[in-house]
Amino acid sequence: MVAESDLIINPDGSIYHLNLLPDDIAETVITVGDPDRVSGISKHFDSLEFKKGKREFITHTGFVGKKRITVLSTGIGTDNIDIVFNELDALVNIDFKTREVKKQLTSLNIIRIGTSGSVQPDIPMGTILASSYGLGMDALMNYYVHDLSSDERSLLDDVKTHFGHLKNINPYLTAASQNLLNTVGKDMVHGITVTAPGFYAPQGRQVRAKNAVPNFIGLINTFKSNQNRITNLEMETAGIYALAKVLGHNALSVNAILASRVKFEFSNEPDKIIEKAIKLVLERI
Ligand SMILES: O=P(O)(O)O[C@H]1O[C@H](CO)[C@@H](O)[C@H]1O
Ligand SMILES: O=c1cc[nH]c(=O)[nH]1
Repeated sequence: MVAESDLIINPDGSIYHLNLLPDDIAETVITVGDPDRVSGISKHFDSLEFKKGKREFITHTGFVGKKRITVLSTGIGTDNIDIVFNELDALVNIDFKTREVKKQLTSLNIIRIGTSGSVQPDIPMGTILASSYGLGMDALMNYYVHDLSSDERSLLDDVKTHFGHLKNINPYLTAASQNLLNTVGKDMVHGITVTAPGFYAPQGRQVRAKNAVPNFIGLINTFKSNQNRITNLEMETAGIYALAKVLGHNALSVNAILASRVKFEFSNEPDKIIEKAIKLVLERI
């Protein structure tokens, strides 16, 4: 039985932060960082069942044709992914009356539609990129037991060699759901997405505060392991892939590339690029 202090259920039967009831969640879930992007996706639904929200966690559930879909904002960062993924999983896999794990577990299909910056000169702004792996530079997975496949292990060994001089970072790496990568991510550019614990120095940006890691973009875009290279930077994918795997869900991250970090450019039409990613995902799920 999960303790009342560990799984917090609100007086109305909803889960603590997301404010959702078990029946509110579809088996296909789209996550976005920006709460305003939720309505940018649900406006394409054929019908909307409900809207709920608390803090940065806004949820719309509805239908595209006969397919029930939930869209949910996570806010920024893997600390929020910790909350969203544990609560999404509890909604489908814990019996809220008995507080016991259900005998029959549900695997959700979870697709992130996020924004991101490219670190490769041949991946321009406007690209829609599916993350083949999430490589976390944040600390989230230091707190969870997680296993690696032999592919993930050998790629992570190469990562640790390349980034070994960064003594305070313990990177973690998880593959996308191969099924979602080959369907929703079909024909998109694929690559390793680095998830950073910040937007500025943790992604190699410098405004006034000085960076402790010199030439961070050059360091990450020169990583190579067989056919794999690092393509882009954002702030949630690695946590999503790792916790989805730990909890038995399928995850894919689709990135609207708004910035070219090697050309020092940021898009002046971000909404157009995000809309392209949304339409592609909705056509394919
Ligand atoms: O557009 P979203 O989904 O929020 O994603 C990206 O944008 C935010 C930073 O501006 C971070 O959350 C990053 O991952
Ligand atoms: O460069 C970028 C663009 C969007 N989101 C990020 O986290 N980084």
